[in-house]
This record gives sequence, structure tokens and C-alpha cells, in this order.
Amino acid sequence: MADHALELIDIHCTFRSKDDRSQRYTAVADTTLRIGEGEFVSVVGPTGCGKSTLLNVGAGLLEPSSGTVRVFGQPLTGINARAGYMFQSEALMPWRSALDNVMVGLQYRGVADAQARRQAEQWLARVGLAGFGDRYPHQLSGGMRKRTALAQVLALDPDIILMDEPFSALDIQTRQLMENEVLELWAAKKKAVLFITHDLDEAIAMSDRVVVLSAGPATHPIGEFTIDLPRPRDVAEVRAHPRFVELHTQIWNVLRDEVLKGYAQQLKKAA
Ligand SMILES: Nc1ncnc2c1ncn2[C@@H]1O[C@H](COP(=O)(O)OP(=O)(O)OP(=O)(O)O)[C@@H](O)[C@H]1O
Repeated sequence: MADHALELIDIHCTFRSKDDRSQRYTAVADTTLRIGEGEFVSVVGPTGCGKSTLLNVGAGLLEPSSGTVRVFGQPLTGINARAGYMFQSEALMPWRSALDNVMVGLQYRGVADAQARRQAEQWLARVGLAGFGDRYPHQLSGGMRKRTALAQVLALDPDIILMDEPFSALDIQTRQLMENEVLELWAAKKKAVLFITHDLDEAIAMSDRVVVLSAGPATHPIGEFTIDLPRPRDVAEVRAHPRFVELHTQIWNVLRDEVLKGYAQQLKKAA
């Protein structure tokens, strides 16, 4: 069905255990996740449950042990060329200026230098960094580096955007500013977004749909909620909406036990 931008169908992912190489660890099992064209879907789950694993499968960076990935109806083989990714960690090249960091993906795609420069400048301006193109990553604040990374992804105009806790390292005010900016840019272009987060408030404030994953091993979806809050949204203001509070309670009721299980597992691993 072409009305899905990304489909992960009956995905299983097993890894060799880090502690005992003869053992296998099933991180993800029986997981089906579909993202419609233009839909903003968040995946929440306890720490270490398999959120990034699923995102990597959607990106084509990790081949699942079994299951199918489809991109606009076509089976995915290799890297997902219709997707752009934004990860938790810094992806900027420290030896390149902000402008060069945004330009590099365009040049790699064969865009001529002058045009790549023009487009990169436009994208830096759109994310609020006009005039900062000649700064190197170490000369930018954490929020500015995230904006540069966002411009880098959006400049390539991907049909699917995969985001793995992109703002978790930011202070709360910068984070909310960035979340609102992402929502504005998304509303203008309506790309399919798969957004991974620990933060239930962030997931509800941003999304059309929130999928809750169980604690591992064999993580799988255990709840799915349509977020019927009005748009456009301001992520700070929407938290006071009575429907937000209601949805938060409903989702947290599903998530709470999994978070406790995940936490207990982390403690056991650390012992
Ligand atoms: N390449 C790998 N080899 C072995 N185990 C792995 C590998 N990648 C992930 N895992 C394990 O699979 C599980 C899920 O990891 P994953 O990073 O997907 O979780 P997560 O939900 O994104 O974590 P976090 O919330 O901490 O970001 C973890 O137990 C992790 O140790």
C-alpha cells in the first residue's frame, strides 16, 4: 500500500549477547509499525528496550533477523535513501563550518557547489542561523549545533525523517524552542516522521500517534494512541490542555510498569 511511507512488518532482531558470545539476545520481536505519508509518529519505551534498534531497521542501517521493511510500498534493501536521520549524538564534522556541514550532503548527491551553497544558506536561515554559516561546531551552542544538524537533514528534502532523541541533551527551554521549530517545519512540508523519545510529554506534544513499547527482551508494541490535540501546537502550552492531561494519564498507565521493569533490568546489569 503506497499510502504508508514506512512499514516495519513482523520485525525480529536478535544480537549475540555482549556478556556471553554463545548466547543470543532478542531485542525486538513481533513488531509491526506503520507510518503514513505525512504522519508524525513517536515511539516511547523504557530505557534499553529497543527503540534505536527499530529506528536503525527503518533507516536500513541494521538488517532485521526476520521481517520486512517497506518504503512507500517497496521492499527496502540496503540504506533507506528516502529517509534522513537525526541522532542523539552530534553528527556534525568538527573540521567543517556550519555551512559546509549542511552543504556536504547536497554535494554528495551531485548538486553543483554554487547551488548547494545557496540551498544550505537558505536552510540555515530557516532554522534561525542566518549569519552563522562560517562558525565551526565548537563555536556554536548545543542548540545551534542541533539546528545545524536539522538543516543538514532537511536540506536533503527526505520523504521520511527518522529522529532518535534528537533534543535530549538540550536544556528545557532550548528543547521546547527546537520542538516548536520542528513542528512548524513539519507542518509546512508534511513529511513522515518516526520520532524516538524517552519523554512522554514530548511524544504527546509533537505527534499524531504514540506507540508504546514493552521492556525488553523481545520488545514489542503494547499500546497505540491517537493524539487528537488540535494543531498548530505550542509544545509548552499544549501541556495544559485537558485532553493532553487525559492522554498522558492513559499512556502512562501502560508505560509505567514497563519503565519499572526496564529500570530493574538496568540495575541488575549494573550489579
Ligand atoms: N549491536 C548490538 N549487539 C548486541 N546487543 C545490542 C546491539 N544493539 C543493541 N543491543 C541491545 O539491544 C537492546 C536494545 O537496544 P537499543 O539501543 O535499541 O535500546 P533503546 O531503547 O534505544 O535504548 P535507550 O533508551 O537507552 O536509548 C539493548 O539491550 C542493547 O544492549
